Amino acid sequence: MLAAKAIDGKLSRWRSFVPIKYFASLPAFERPISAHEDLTSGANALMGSFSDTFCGRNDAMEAENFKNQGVNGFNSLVKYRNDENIRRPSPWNGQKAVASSYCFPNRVHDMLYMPLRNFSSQSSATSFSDVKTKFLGSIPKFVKIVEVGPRDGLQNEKAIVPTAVKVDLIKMLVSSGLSVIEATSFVSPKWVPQLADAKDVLEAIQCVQGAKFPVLTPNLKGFAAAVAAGAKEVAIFAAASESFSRSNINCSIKDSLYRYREVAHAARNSSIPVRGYISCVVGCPVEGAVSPSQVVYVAKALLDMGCTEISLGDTIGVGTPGTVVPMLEAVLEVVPVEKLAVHFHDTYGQALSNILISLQMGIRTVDSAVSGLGGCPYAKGASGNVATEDVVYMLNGLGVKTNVDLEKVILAGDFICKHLGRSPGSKVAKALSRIPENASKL
Ligand SMILES: CC(C)(COP(=O)([O-])OP(=O)([O-])OC[C@H]1O[C@@H](n2cnc3c(N)ncnc32)[C@H](O)[C@@H]1OP(=O)([O-])[O-])[C@@H](O)C(=O)NCCC(=O)NCCSC(=O)C[C@@](C)(O)CC(=O)[O-]
Repeated sequence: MLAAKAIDGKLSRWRSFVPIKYFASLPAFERPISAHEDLTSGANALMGSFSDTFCGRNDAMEAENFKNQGVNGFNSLVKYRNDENIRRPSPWNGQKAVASSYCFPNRVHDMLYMPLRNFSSQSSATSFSDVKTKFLGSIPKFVKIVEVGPRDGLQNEKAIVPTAVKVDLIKMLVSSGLSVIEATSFVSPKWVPQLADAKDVLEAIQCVQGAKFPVLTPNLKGFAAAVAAGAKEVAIFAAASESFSRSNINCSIKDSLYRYREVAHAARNSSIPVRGYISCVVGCPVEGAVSPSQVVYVAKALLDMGCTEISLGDTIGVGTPGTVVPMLEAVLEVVPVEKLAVHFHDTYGQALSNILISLQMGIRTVDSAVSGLGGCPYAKGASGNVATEDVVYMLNGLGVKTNVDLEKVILAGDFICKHLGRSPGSKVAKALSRIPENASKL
């Protein structure tokens, strides 16, 4: 809690250099909102909320009627909208709509004075596609999801998950179409006893086709053990924060980079690709805010030692687009976008917005963990990773291809959560479990 407060305090100074390019359309931070702007934002919010349900001349007339009835009319308007939502099939996936709580502007009277066109179908296909291009045009058509559940997800569990369960989980994740699944870590079993069976897990999945199974290797000892067990890809993990480096891998950033250079060199000699992680890219549980220049320093070092991909980790999940964008802008100066991945934990519920803005900046690889499992044993207060189900759901909604079958990931999440004795950590899995089977057209 203390750490979070400190971070929040320090982050405010970054706002001044948050690039306007990505935030120009947001309301100003402290400027008072004028009556006109308030009205306009009310109109836009309502237009967004109603555009899929209020379409056609009759709707426009209904809206006009409600508008003329004053404040009571507003309540009737909302009721009408909800009734219509229930009565009419939703355009979304052909699934029957349920009455949902749309987000209305705070000052409800504003809606009664909105131009009538906001209730009609005048937002034609062409204008929609303009809007889509403006806000979503830079999003890639395909996103690679790196599933980190079996490693990042299980490394922090109190109970040690049996090897057979880990192997079954990995197999279920492969069958969902996930093409990269981080299987385990060849770290010290004294430090991370949850993954002490790394050798057995990796050996058990050698015959599984259809996915790559990178593993974490903190030093040459781990690298040698991983290769002996059949690893064909490895990952090294540095930190942008000095304190976190010491608590996570028991050495300074400088020493860790020295160790990782050895691992990268050995990997190159065996033609094994190396992914490089950077932890604490926006905030550290000990030091608070982490500056983009610290991340750039480590990113450049990892790139220079030959990492084929660099994953930027918000280890304790404190980032918002306000801090993620300047960090990414700085890293993009030294690392080509196609080599970058983002790795968000969802402690403050910011992961999906951080992923969205990262995609808008051209990132094409996203890490996530089935059912939102995870956390780092050496990052106090860190909660789970963003849930793979939630990421896939958002990407499906954006029309971005992932080749991942959402239903199958949900089944995998269900499987591991049952084993851990808890309910699914994915919002999508929770929501869909409440919808009767025959109503879901997943
Ligand atoms: C790095 C070390 C090994 C240094 O650990 P150390 O204690 O400083 O190392 P050491 O060289 O002094 O060795 C101590 C003992 O560990 C053994 N040892 C040494 N290396 C290995 C190895 N590879 N495999 C197995 N055993 C090993 C070594 O042989 C020796 O055994 P002893 O002689 O006492 O019996 C230790 O600190 C460690 O294992 N740390 C791992 C911590 C970890 O896994 N953290 C979580 C992953 S990072 C993360 O979650 C962040 C990320 C990537 O997800 C991104 C994000 O979320 O943002």
